[in-house]
Amino acid sequence: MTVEQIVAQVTSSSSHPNRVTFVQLRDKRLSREQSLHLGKVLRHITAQANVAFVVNDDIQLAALLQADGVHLGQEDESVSVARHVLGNDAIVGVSADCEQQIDVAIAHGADYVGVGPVFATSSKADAGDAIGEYRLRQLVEYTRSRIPVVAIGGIDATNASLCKRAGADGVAVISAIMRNENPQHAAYHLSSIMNAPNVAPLT
Ligand SMILES: Cc1ncc(COP(=O)(O)OP(=O)(O)O)c(N)n1
Ligand SMILES: Cc1nc(C(=O)O)sc1CCOP(=O)(O)O
Ligand SMILES: [Mg+2]
Repeated sequence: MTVEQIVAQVTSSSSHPNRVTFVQLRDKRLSREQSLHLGKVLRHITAQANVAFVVNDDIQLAALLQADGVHLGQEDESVSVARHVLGNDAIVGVSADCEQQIDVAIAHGADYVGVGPVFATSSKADAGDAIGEYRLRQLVEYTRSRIPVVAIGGIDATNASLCKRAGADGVAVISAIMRNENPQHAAYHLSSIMNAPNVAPLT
């Protein structure tokens, strides 16, 4: 299955309570031309499905694609540049792996923080050591609902509930969906775990 087919599947059926709510374009192997081509297709699919579409790292590409926003790491451009280029309504996410980075992201007007890697991942070589669900819980508690916390890194159907119990507002996944033989089922399963009511908090 192609990336385009997977994204079409996991965003389809607007009435489904457990479809994905966010798609991020992130493929560091692609040339700019390839990213632009894929991005145009994903922008079209997500717009039809009314699902948020953000671009990783590249603010100019996000602008070109009329994406809903951009995700910025600590080594990427700043939130203020993103706001300048994309406007105040754009979704701007920032990676943060400690309290200070969370405070800075909030002070600079980030819309959410991506926190990880929660578990070991093979999708990002420079992700660093897994922080685990208890450190995730600490960072969620530190954030105190000022902005949503999205957990990332090594998350799949076997451990997503730990992220939910740690208080994460959402999970971002690559391999659990993109490498699953049934991506739509994988996405629905993960979403159903995150949408489950009354889950006991981690103690
Ligand atoms: C939701 C989300 N959280 C974190 C990241 C990682 O961003 P970054 O630290 O810039 O690393 P790269 O993805 O650029 O390798 C993310 N992309 N999305
Ligand atoms: C893109 C990314 N960022 C991370 C971080 O910790 O900031 S971990 C990661 C890779 C997530 O892929 P998978 O779901 O396959 O583990
Ligand atoms: Mg980045």
